[in-house]
Amino acid sequence: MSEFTPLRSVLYMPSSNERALEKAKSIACDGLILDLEDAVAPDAKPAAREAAAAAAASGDYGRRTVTIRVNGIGTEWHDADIVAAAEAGPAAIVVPKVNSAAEVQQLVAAMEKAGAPDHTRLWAMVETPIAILSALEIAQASDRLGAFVLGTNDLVKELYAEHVPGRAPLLPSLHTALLAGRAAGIAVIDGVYNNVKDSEGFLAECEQGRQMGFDGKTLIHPGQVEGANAAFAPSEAAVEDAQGLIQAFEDGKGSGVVTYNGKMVENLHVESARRTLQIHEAISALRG
Ligand SMILES: CC(C)(COP(=O)(O)OP(=O)(O)OC[C@H]1O[C@@H](n2cnc3c(N)ncnc32)[C@H](O)[C@@H]1OP(=O)(O)O)[C@@H](O)C(=O)NCCC(=O)NCCSC(=O)C[C@H](O)C(=O)O
Ligand SMILES: [Mg+2]
Repeated sequence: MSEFTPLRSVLYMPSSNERALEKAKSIACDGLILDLEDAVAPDAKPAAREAAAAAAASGDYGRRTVTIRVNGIGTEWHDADIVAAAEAGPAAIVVPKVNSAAEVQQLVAAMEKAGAPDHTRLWAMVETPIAILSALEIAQASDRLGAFVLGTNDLVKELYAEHVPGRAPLLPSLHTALLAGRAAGIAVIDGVYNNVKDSEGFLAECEQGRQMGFDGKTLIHPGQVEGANAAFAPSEAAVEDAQGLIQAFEDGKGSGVVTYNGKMVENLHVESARRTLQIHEAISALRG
């Protein structure tokens, strides 16, 4: 069995929306973020907290990686959110606007004090200029940290930038978060695409995210799941290419370098091809 957990499609949903919580049990996303932050109005937060904790503890979401996004450090809801989420024991607690290694350590201490089980990781949202500039120290701050989640709406706001096709204003931030996440060996999940009616723009952004190296994309609508699942899975051609490349290298019988389809193949290419096959097998096992 593969140890790789696909995170191609990670769907946010307001925890105050009972219909969405129910619907999510049959949506083919790899992960769910039960939101208590931006998608929930202040008056609805206590009830949403209870609903998110009950959903995460229910076991009703099958193979999906279920997480809870709490309100940020310093808000009036944060402490109670952490306690409720830790007791529910989701796959991860997602914390918005994490800005330093000290905050990661403070969050881990709070999770552990509240009795979070070992399997509950911390996912840090990187969505402010200071978080991007401190990305490596945040990524390396604790073994509990399992992922960076990009918050591209907050980043655009804080940078006084604009949402444009191709995301040129965001690329330095996206690359910095990826570099830090890869250096620390954690997952890195891309930000959301706000226009749920624009499938062409959404698919282009998924393609860009995969090419950059993201593990998957956060989503806001069930209609975005299929596209993200396809974009972040190795294509049939990529799987065939990986198999052929590994075979060609093995046929080279210990030679350090061979060619496959006219291209140079060294051990590092074999490692990438093996990773492609590992991802493909993990995704195939979901269907099986
Ligand atoms: C964006 C939406 C408000 C659109 O909602 P709606 O108009 O109701 O959509 P539809 O009518 O097309 O919905 C069809 C059915 O699908 C269900 N649905 C919709 N969205 C979700 C969802 N996210 N999860 C599960 N189910 C969903 C509807 O209930 C309909 O079901 P049915 O009636 O049975 O047919 C809405 O999609 C929405 O609220 N999306 C999530 C918004 C959210 O969570 N935002 C916060 C996270 S984004 C963010 O903050 C990122 C970061 O911090 C940053 O800075 O970038
Ligand atoms: Mg945000």
